[in-house]
Amino acid sequence: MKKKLTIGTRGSALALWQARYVASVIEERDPAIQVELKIIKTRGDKILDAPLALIGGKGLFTKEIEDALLERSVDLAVHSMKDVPTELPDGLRIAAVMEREDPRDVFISANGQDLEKLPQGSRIGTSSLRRKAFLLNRFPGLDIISIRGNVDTRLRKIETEHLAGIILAAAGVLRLGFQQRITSFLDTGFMIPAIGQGALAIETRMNDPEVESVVRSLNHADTELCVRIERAFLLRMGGGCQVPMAAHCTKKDGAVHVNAAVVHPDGSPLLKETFSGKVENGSIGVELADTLIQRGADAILKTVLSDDWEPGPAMDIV
Ligand SMILES: NCc1[nH]cc(CCC(=O)O)c1CC(=O)O
Repeated sequence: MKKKLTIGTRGSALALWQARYVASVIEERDPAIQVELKIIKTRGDKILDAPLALIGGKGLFTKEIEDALLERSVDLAVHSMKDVPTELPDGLRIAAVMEREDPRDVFISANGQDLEKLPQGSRIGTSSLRRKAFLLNRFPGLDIISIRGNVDTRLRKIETEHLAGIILAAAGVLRLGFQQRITSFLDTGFMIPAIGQGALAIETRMNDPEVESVVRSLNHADTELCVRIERAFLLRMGGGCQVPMAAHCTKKDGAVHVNAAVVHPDGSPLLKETFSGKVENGSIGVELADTLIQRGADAILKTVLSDDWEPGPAMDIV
């Protein structure tokens, strides 16, 4: 009899790809283990059309799967790290972070036009406040349209919503095999990726040594450190607020390089900090957040939260 492990996952094409990938790596490393998937609907899956800001709440794509972990109906959960709140329920932990896929965002154009050459007023679809703010900072004339849905739904919306193009995470597009649709990869100095973008989180119960020993071998140390720095930044900035922010870390030759920014949702002002050096924990993320707050990030936050500012269609922050 093989030992059985059950992965809890959402049912979207991307979530299933990610869960099957983790299952295959586990089974490949230990043929005595058989991995099954259990599909769990989250609140984020049930309300696919409403703006996320109206649905609200932390753990929109993770809560029900975490409940299943705590009830022991699954042994591990696979999430897009980007969707995992900074604070986890008691009794659960991120046991492993897998090697990051390309963390960049991509532009997918309706007819192959360059993002740089789009006429004023061109309609670009994204439901991410971060993508909207960085786009408007560089291309103030664009008309940003809020679109939601899974990757394939959003690709379809280019035609149905008469868009000049959309912005998506490269990771989702590449994993689902849509690379031929990509017009360009956006430079991470201009479009700083979302915290955790492209990385997979494997969540387990605390004090579950059997599962932990299997899962821990999937951890990628450099990605884990980078994600720790990015999430320390997010936590310090106040994770759930409706202010576009971004942090992206890379590690090379023993040193990390971090880009972090807070942007007004209308594109300006944009406050950015960078760091390069050797670090062993996430505290540089906290320091970058503190520097941005000192430089006025909290003023951006206040404008956005004041009654005078009209947010327009509600957006996701990621
Ligand atoms: N919020 C949805 C979501 N969560 C993770 C990804 C992409 C994969 C990843 O970043 O790991 C996406 C789609 C997107 O932003 O285009």
